[in-house]
Amino acid sequence: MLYDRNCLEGKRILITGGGTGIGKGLARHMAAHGAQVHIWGRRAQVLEEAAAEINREVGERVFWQAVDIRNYEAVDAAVGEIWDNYGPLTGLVNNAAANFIAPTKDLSPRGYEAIASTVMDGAFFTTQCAGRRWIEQGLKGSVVSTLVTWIWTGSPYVVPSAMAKAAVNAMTMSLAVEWARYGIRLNAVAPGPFPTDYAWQMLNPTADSSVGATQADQVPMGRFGEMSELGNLVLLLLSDGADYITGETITIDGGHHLAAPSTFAGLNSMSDEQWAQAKAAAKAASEKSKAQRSV
Ligand SMILES: CCCCC/C=C/C(=O)SCCNC(=O)CCNC(=O)[C@H](O)C(C)(C)COP(=O)(O)OP(=O)(O)OC[C@H]1O[C@@H](n2cnc3c(N)ncnc32)[C@H](O)[C@@H]1OP(=O)(O)O
Ligand SMILES: NC(=O)C1=CN([C@@H]2O[C@H](COP(=O)(O)OP(=O)(O)OC[C@H]3O[C@@H](n4cnc5c(N)ncnc54)[C@H](OP(=O)(O)O)[C@@H]3O)[C@@H](O)[C@H]2O)C=CC1
Repeated sequence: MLYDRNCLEGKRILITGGGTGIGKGLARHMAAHGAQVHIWGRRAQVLEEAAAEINREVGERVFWQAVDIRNYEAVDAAVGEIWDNYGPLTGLVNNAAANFIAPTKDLSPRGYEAIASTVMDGAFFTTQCAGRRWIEQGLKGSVVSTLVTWIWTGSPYVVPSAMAKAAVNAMTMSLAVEWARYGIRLNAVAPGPFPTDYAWQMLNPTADSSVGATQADQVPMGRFGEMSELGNLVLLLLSDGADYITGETITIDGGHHLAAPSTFAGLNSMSDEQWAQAKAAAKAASEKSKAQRSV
């Protein structure tokens, strides 16, 4: 362990999208360093199992709520429940996201909305609901958002995601200044590829759609990122050790975006038929996950 195992003792951290992938990895990392962790997602069973798995390792430190972050009233009520039943949050990780690859000319308004509202509205609603309480009660707080290197480069075929993540980057810089006087810090991380099941089903659904953005051999360091590496960065930003850092987005990608292959530009060669196959494969994965949703 790089950091002291109790360095987050006394911290209470909400991680949206904490039942799977990176969010679950972050929940495990923060709980293993002494924090109480609250995880959100739309599938009760997935959340319950993730919390139970981590709690078997660290003791009763992880709690869950089924919340759709696109629903402001649900977000406000769920943040209120944490405050009332456990105590004030000290940190928030805006990590939940939706995404899939698609030619932009073919995206339906609902497809655009599904991605943009989850990434942008969800992060704003959750940040505002925690931030308002911190300000009213004179408490410090730390917000860390999980962005992506497309905020620097853009990326074809994932345009709503690149746009919405850039908006959350703007929120990070803006509120860092507006809320600094309350002791509230906002920072973000911009990871390169850290393969997770759901993300790879959405971004890499067929062999034909496997391009630079999701390939380890395109990373100058020659490998994917490891969860503990991302965990250590997020831990630092959530901790009191980063008290003078605010408004920053830190890239963690082994040099990926500087070498250029971090986007989906390689999909320019996909035919209409290959796109239809990719869409069918991604939608089948979505439908399987949607059948498990509780909210
Ligand atoms: C350098 C490496 C970087 C990697 C960066 C990674 C970034 C990420 O963010 S990966 C995160 C991936 N994880 C997820 O997406 C998890 C959440 N996903 C979901 O909830 C679903 O998969 C969702 C994205 C499809 C959204 O679900 P929901 O809100 O329930 O939306 P609908 O199923 O009702 O669909 C809305 C709309 O979108 C159209 N659509 C869905 N999938 C596709 C697709 N693969 N291709 C084209 N269009 C799609 C769907 O047809 C609906 O539109 P209408 O048909 O017009 O109703
Ligand atoms: N994996 C990677 O290489 C990279 C990932 N990222 C970012 O990291 C974050 C995590 O991605 P990753 O772990 O890979 O992917 P996952 O799909 O595993 O994580 C997304 C999570 O968001 C939750 N979620 C989606 N929509 C909602 C909603 N409306 N309300 C509440 N929760 C929701 C999902 O749970 P449920 O479906 O149950 O609601 C899921 O747990 C994302 O922000 C992604 O953009 C950035 C760069 C690279």
